[in-house]
Amino acid sequence: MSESFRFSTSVSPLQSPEFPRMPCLKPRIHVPNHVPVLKPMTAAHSRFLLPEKLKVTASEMPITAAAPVSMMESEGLEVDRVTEAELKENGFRSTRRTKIICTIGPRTCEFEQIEGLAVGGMNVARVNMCHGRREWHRDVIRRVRHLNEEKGFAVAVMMDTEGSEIHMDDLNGAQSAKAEDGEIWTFTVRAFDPTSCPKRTITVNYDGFAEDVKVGDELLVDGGMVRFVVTQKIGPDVICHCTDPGLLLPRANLTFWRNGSLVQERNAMLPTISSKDWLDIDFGIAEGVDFIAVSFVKSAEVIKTLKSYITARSPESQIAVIAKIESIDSLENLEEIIQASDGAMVARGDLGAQIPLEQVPSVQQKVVQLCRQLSKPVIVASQLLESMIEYPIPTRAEVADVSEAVGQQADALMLSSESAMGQYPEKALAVLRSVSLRIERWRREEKQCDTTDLPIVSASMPASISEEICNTASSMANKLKADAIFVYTKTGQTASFLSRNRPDCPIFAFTPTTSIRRCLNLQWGLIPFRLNFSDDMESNLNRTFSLLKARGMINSGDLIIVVSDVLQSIQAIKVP
Ligand SMILES: Nc1ncnc2c1ncn2[C@@H]1O[C@H](COP(=O)(O)OP(=O)(O)OP(=O)(O)O)[C@@H](O)[C@H]1O
Ligand SMILES: CC(=O)C(=O)O
Ligand SMILES: [K+]
Ligand SMILES: [Mg+2]
Repeated sequence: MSESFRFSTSVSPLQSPEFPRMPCLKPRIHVPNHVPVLKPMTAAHSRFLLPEKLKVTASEMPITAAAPVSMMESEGLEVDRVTEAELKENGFRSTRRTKIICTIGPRTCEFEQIEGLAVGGMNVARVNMCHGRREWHRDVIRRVRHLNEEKGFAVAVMMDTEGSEIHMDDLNGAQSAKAEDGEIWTFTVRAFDPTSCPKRTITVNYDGFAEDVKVGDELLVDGGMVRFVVTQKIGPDVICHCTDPGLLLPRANLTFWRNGSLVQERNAMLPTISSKDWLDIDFGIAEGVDFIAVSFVKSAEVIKTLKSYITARSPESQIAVIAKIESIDSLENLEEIIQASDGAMVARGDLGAQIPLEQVPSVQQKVVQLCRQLSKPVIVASQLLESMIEYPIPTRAEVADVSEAVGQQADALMLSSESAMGQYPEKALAVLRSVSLRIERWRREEKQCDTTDLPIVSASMPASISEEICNTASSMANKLKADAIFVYTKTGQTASFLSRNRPDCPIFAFTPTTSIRRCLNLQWGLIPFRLNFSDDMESNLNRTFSLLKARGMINSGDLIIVVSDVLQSIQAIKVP
């Protein structure tokens, strides 16, 4: 591989780079589905009407489902139609950089519902193996694939493992059960058939439960939504007194605390990947998921084992492994875990049940920064818009939380219950979209310079050179106010290095492999295209320019910085 550094402005001279072409901004149009429905407000849930600044502009509008499929497959270039429409509407600079993951659940599992989310900007669909049957997940995954093929989307699929968390039973199919203050409940490892289950009795999935807990321990359901204190142990039964009443939900997570600390007895020895998880992983590999998110990761070993397993099972697959940071043990081995993974998720739901809540924001910030340093994509997950499970608009605090994650420049934000079982999945998605766009633009306008020092992370010299070329190309794009960076990448690595720099302009990533294209859809600022390209960069560029110009996605005079992992080079080119 050539290690020379090329710099070319040969295609056409730069025209006043300090005055770049202004993207054609369309007049603001308010999206009807953003008009808040007025409902009686409770003090705890006082909502606000989206102020002008939060309202969605034409550029942020969902693309209508009837738009034509934009697959230029015959010509060898594929881009999803939402991106295409966004580029045409907004010009380059206003495309959304923060990616969005939607958990698919009963509320969003039909084809039209998944399509609604894809049209609304979902980049990744997540299925959670904690819930539902494998056939249900298989149908969802196939619907996403079908949607991509039929309608020209590039939605990736993430499978999230159940892991060995301690949780309650499924309440025999009931939606919830109410625990009142002072009531006596029994948590047991005995199993009952639905007809013979005694009143106020919950089966716990972990056999060592009754041995691990002690009289006086606090038992927290879902990190404290309901709280009990252990008053007596009788064989397999743990008798508890309810101290914080509330709703028990099916398969709710259980943690127990002693003297203000999380109790980790035998349960600390539970495997991160259970035998059920291994079967789910086989299923995920067979169904060709793009990401496997591993719940309750404690050490880097499990990630390494899973990655070797995937390679052995399916040598051709590009499945990326995401470490979910949600266990107290993971915090001690954070750097090693992230290093071993292809990305990380700040899973704030369970994390907040394992560490004091007030520590969650600093862990989030630390994980986001560490991932950036180590050049791994990072997802911020859980409760971003929790109130939108029930209400059509978010709370101010939720908007501030989303803004914080966008401001931290996380790669992706994730919807959980909001999209899985909430009443307003598409509205929640629209809020993530509009807040991301607004905060990203605000950061650019305020010139919030990113002074993060990025150390070289590659092990080999050619990869280090490639990394440094990306750092230089990004800085050059910022200084020259380029309209976009184009990257031609076979493995996706060069595109990731560019994304890591969080440049001001979007990054068009051209890659010959459909699965890599989908994986790139998780990463900040990348607009992935599938394109068969050759080693002749001039011909690649000419072809790309004419294809994109013909579709109205770029214009003559646009300034493009071009990077490729074929030729280790940077070029600055005006679109002819
Ligand atoms: N496939 C499904 N079938 C039924 N309900 C689901 C499904 N997926 C999600 N849900 C519902 O949506 C809620 C939120 O889903 P999600 O997968 O984000 O759970 P979570 O508890 O945040 O994640 P995790 O279990 O990984 O910690 C679940 O508690 C469940 O009620
Ligand atoms: C997403 C997830 O697993 C959590 O927040 O716990
Ligand atoms: K899970
Ligand atoms: Mg979790």
